[in-house]
Amino acid sequence: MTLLELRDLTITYTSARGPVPAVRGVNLSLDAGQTLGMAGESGCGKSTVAMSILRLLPRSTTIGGQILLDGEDVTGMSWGRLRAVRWAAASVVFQGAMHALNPVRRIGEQIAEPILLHNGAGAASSRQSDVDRAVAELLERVGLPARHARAYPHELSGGQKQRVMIALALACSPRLVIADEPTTALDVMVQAQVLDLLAELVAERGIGLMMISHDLSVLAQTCQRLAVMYAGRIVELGPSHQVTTAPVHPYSAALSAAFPTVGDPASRMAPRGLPGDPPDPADLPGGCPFHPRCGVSQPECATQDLQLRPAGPEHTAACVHAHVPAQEAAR
Ligand SMILES: Nc1ncnc2c1ncn2[C@@H]1O[C@H](COP(=O)(O)OP(=O)(O)OP(=O)(O)O)[C@@H](O)[C@H]1O
Repeated sequence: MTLLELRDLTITYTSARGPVPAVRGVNLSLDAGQTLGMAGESGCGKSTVAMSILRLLPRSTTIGGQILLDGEDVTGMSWGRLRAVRWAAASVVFQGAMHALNPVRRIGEQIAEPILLHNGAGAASSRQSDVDRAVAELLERVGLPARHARAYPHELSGGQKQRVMIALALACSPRLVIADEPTTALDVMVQAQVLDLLAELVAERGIGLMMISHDLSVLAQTCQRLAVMYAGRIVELGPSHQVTTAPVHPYSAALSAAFPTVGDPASRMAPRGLPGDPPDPADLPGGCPFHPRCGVSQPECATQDLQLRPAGPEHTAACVHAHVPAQEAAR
């Protein structure tokens, strides 16, 4: 069942230097129990897409297209309806958990807050003992002892705080969880534990998980499908394994080549960087926005900006070279 569908999503920020078209025609869908990764360099629009789903963008931002959450268009929702949808239908695990928790409130109070907000403070299920039990169960589910409910954020490690953020995101049993760089600040061992936990929760609760990361290896490990973004567009979308090991778009290939593969001594020794920087969304080059950095660009790439087109089973890419083998395109 389709949980989330983005239809021709465009997002334009208003800034002092003029409009910033950060997202330009994104189409995506995510089913219950599925995991979708969003990859791409800094500034390509990943967080903007994620924040738009719960309308967490500045009010001056213009959103075009549709964001269907369980069939209901978020872009037209009243603020009252949005408040009901946040936490209960969809929630976000933000990057940098250590900064997101309130330092002067106990962990348990912070997890209880959305539960009380959504049950209504007067409801029977909002009795203190029931809320305390719900908080304890959530903490235990994310691998923390229930006694941590009485702790303050500074008493926990980074990994423990990120588990608290996941407990918070699950507090109202949402069907969609958006995790924006959930493991960026963690060491690799803790990172693996947090990723395993997210995967378990998807399997156990049938949650739809959208995960955003710079790190392709993290996404490949956790997500069934992968969307690679460049300059506000999806340039490749397909099964994670294929997008990371046999990418079709030269940008995905370059991104993949930039990450050393654990267990492959050759790639570990020589990860390849991608020269140049992503373009300014307010000043995109004509044609395919990747063409100035692309090792296999053709004259027509300077004038044509292609839409996604089939590149294999359930696999699409926006490139004239959709047939070029990945390794060749990355050279
Ligand atoms: N409030 C804002 N006003 C104007 N421009 C913005 C605003 N927020 C983001 N942008 C611009 O929109 C573009 C997309 O930003 P976004 O944060 O979505 O990218 P990202 O891929 O998530 O990057 P990162 O991985 O660094 O978080 C960037 O060029 C950014 O500078």
